[in-house]
Order: sequence, then C-alpha cells, then structure tokens
Amino acid sequence: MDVLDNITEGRRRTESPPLHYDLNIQPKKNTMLVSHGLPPWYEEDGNRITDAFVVAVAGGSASGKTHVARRIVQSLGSIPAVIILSQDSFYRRHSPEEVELAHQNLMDFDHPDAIDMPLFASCLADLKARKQTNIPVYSFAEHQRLEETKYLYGASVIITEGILALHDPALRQLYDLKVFVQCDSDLMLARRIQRDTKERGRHVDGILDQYLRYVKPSYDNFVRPSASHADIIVPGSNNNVAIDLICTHIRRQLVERATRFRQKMAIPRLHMSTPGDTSPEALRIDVLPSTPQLKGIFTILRCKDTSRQDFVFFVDRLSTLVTEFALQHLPYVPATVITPTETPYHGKTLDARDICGVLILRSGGALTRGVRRVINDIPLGSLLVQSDAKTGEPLLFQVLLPVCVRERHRAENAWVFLLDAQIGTGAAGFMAIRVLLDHGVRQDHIIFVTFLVARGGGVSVIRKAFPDIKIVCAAVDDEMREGWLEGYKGEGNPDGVGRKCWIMQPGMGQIGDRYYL
Ligand SMILES: Nc1ncnc2c1ncn2[C@@H]1O[C@H](COP(=O)(O)OP(=O)(O)O)[C@@H](O)[C@H]1O
Ligand SMILES: Nc1ccn([C@@H]2O[C@H](COP(=O)(O)O)[C@@H](O)[C@H]2O)c(=O)n1
Repeated sequence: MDVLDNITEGRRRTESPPLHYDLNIQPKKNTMLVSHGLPPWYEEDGNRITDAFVVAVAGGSASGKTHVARRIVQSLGSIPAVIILSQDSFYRRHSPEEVELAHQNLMDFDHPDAIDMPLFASCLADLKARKQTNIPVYSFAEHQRLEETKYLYGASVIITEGILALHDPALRQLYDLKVFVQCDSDLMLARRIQRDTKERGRHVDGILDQYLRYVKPSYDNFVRPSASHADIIVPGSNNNVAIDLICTHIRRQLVERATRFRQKMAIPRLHMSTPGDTSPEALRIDVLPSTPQLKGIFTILRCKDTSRQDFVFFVDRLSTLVTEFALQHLPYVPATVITPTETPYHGKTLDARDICGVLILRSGGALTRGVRRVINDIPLGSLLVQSDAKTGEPLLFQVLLPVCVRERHRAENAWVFLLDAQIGTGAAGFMAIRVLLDHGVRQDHIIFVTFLVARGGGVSVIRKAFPDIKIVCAAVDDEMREGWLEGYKGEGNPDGVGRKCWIMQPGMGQIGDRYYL
C-alpha cells in the first residue's frame, strides 16, 4: 500500500451531524477526525481505560496485506474510527546519492534497516494510547520521505500492515492480534509486476532485477520467518472466511472492553454523588464580579421573551466580558514603552507564543465573536460532542483543532481557551479536556471559559479529574433537573413539543438553539 489511509470514515459521513455549526472554520485535508460517534475512552478520574485495538498484518510484497486490511475496515463499518497504518510510511529519509541508487533499482528497501522501526513503534504506541501523532509521508515515485506529515488522532482500531510488521520485537509488543498473509511466491511476483507497472511507474526489467536482488532474499530471510509470531495465517487469495473470523474476534474484544467501561462510568454524572463543598471558591471557579450592568445582561438573556436579535447581541457582549476576564490566566511579563510625551511607561506584555480557542459545538460557537474581539486573529478549532440518545454517553463526532495543538511540539506550550456556553452535566467538557490532553496540551494551560456553571453539576467531577485547569464563568446557577425544554424545534423533534434533557436553573435555556435557530 502506497499511502497511509487516514481515518476511514467516509462511508458513513452522511450520518454524522452537519458541519455547518462550525463557524468559518474550513477543514483542510488530513487535519481532522470525523467519526460516527467515538464513546469515552477514559473514566471519571480522567485516566484512559481503553487502548485502541491494534491488528498487525504482515506478509510478502503483493501477498494481499492491503486487501486484507481494507476488507477488515469495511467489515467493521459500524465501529467508529478504524484506521490503516502502513509500514511504507516509515521508510527512512534517503540521501540524494541513495535516491539516485533507488532510481537504478540498487537500493535495498526490503531489509529491516530500510524502515525507521523506532519511529514506527513510537507513532503506533501514541495512537494505541489514544494520543495524537504525526506520521511521515513517503513517496514511492520520488523514493523519499516528504516534508509534510499526516496528523492522526482518535482511532479505536488500528490496522498496521507491512512486509516487516511482525519482524520488530518492539512493534510486536503493541499488537493485540497478529496476522500473516501466506501467498504463493509466483502469485506475489505476478501481482507485483502488475501493480508496480500500473501504480508505481516501474518497468518490468527493473521490477525483476529488484525482486531477485532484494525482495526474494528478504522474504526468505526476514518476512517468511516472522510468520512464526502470527496468531492467524490467512491465505493470499480466497480469504473471505478468514477475514470474517478476524472481524468477529475484533468485535468481541471491543464489546468486552466497552462492557467494562460502562460499568465504571455512570452518565449523566448528576447521578454520582459529588460530596464536599461545591462552592465556586472550593472548586476554584473564577466568576465574573457581579455588577449592575452584568445583572442587566443576564436579565435580558434569561428572559424567555427576549428576541433572537437581542439574545445574540447580549451573548456577544457577555462573551467579550468573560473572555477578557479569563485573560488574567495568561502569562504577562514587565515591558516598558515610551509614550507620545516621551515618558517611560512600565507596563506588561503577553508572554505566550501559541494561544488558540477550541469551541465545543454547537453552543460553544456562541462565544466566538467575543473571543475574536478580545484576541485578534486567534486560531479557532472545534469539537463536536453529542449525547447518545439511548445510553446518554457523550460521543465524539468531530475533532478539528488549530495547528498549534495538532503539532505535538507546539501543543506542549500552547494556551487553549476551551469554550462552551455552559457546564451542566460536564460530559462534553470532560471529553474535550481529555482530547486536548491527548494532544499534549498542559492541564494548567487549558482555560475553560463559559457563561454558566451549574453548582452540583459535572463541574465537581471535572475539577476532581483535572485539578490544574482554569475554569472561568460569568455566573454560577443553583441546580440542574431533568425536564422537557419547551419550544425546541429541530432534529428529532419537528413539532417543537419539547425534548427531555438536563436543564440548568434558572439558566438561559438552550443557548445554542436560541443563538442559532
Ligand atoms: N484475496 C485476493 N483476491 C484477489 N486479488 C487479490 C487478493 N488480495 C490481493 N489481491 C490483489 O493483489 C494485488 C496486491 O495486493 P495488495 O493487497 O496491494 O498487496 P500488499 O499490500 O501485500 O503488497 C492487488 O492488485 C490486489 O487487488
Ligand atoms: N522506494 C521504494 C520503497 C519500497 N519499495 C518496495 O515496496 C515493497 C513494500 O510494499 P508492499 O506494498 O509491496 O508491501 C517492498 O518490497 C519494496 O521492495 C520500492 O519498490 N520502492
């Protein structure tokens, strides 16, 4: 397989919630995860409880590894975020002299030394541990690793495939299931000639030369012996039954893991006892100081008769105030400037390179204008988290993060304003924080900015799991209750009779609905 398959979710993309919630954020190729609903991979203390399931598919060149991997992906269609990771992506970077040799078929690409095994293992270990990773991109036409990398995050099943996928002991440690595709050598050669002439721009003479010089010896010395590590040997053709058995095994393993998870995590979180002091001081929530004008804003926003136009205007004003207040958590250093009267002024200047915002869609979008007013040109990303209608569990549908979070070395120093309209059950916010941490963002660099926090709601669980994040809000409401929200018209409720959900009291109603509908 020539290129790394990204999250292979296109087949069900139409079932995911629409992307139009995403305000002026244009996703670029390979920069986002779209899933049809990834359930939580952590428990209520914030720690990961389920790793991604890793399947390795090894075998000779053109034995049918890619075919097997793709059939597994197809067959696991109902499972969110199944990806293929190809060993080909990890060919080492070559010198210009080596590239020249490669064009003359004088480079050995079949010896284990041709592959950057430590990088392969570290990227796979990150993905397995549900962390973000950046995968190298390799060009068969140029015989070279390209400058760009590919962002990957959020896989629940990873299928690695490659001739030497079972050769390296460090890689083998990471696999949950090891498969070897056993194929007749004549058939492999015939397939390779067909494929390399059509897809890799090669000539038959060169293919045969390379085959006899490197491919066959490596197969005999390294590839075929690695079959002894396999759990399952799959034939190189007529292998539908074997693939079905593999998929049945994977599904069973995932169900077992999911069962363990659900026992541990009760959603909604309000059913959990949250003992102790739930005051803003005890939970270290920074609440915007109450002033008559703030009360005035809330009086308009909480009133059920407020027009949409007024609601939008005052939400924008409130988001400006609360974001401005949240800036206190960014680092400032002393700075002196000279005023127009030629007098020095000893002030402060911001000491942070990467500052970005991440909206929890849809209602977090209501903070966009305020944030943009306060921090000009702030890069914004988004996460779409929605509750499963049956289980109530939060499901992650979409991850589209700013580049300073997608690149690990920058994420470690980035400051992230996490934006949502309110923290009620806290399930979406909890998942969003976990996603940011998986990308390497520091806990104490996450500033959760919101309009309302429900005292006694999920904020206690968030604070307990993530003691170092900052939480900044405009007001704290007293309680939450389960009830019907009247007048909501939309997905799943065309008559507008109402829908059952957790309601904050006194609250502002469904802020996303009032802002956007
Ligand atoms: N089970 C199969 N039945 C028929 N053709 C197959 C089968 N598996 C692979 N092929 C064909 O063989 C060629 C090489 O397969 P591929 O999966 O790309 O090999 P590999 O990834 O091992 O190099 C492709 O043209 C593919 O269509
Ligand atoms: N620049 C390169 C790099 C690798 N190869 C050959 O690719 C084969 C592995 O890919 P499969 O999809 O067949 O598993 C391997 O046998 C290398 O010889 C190449 O030709 N040029």
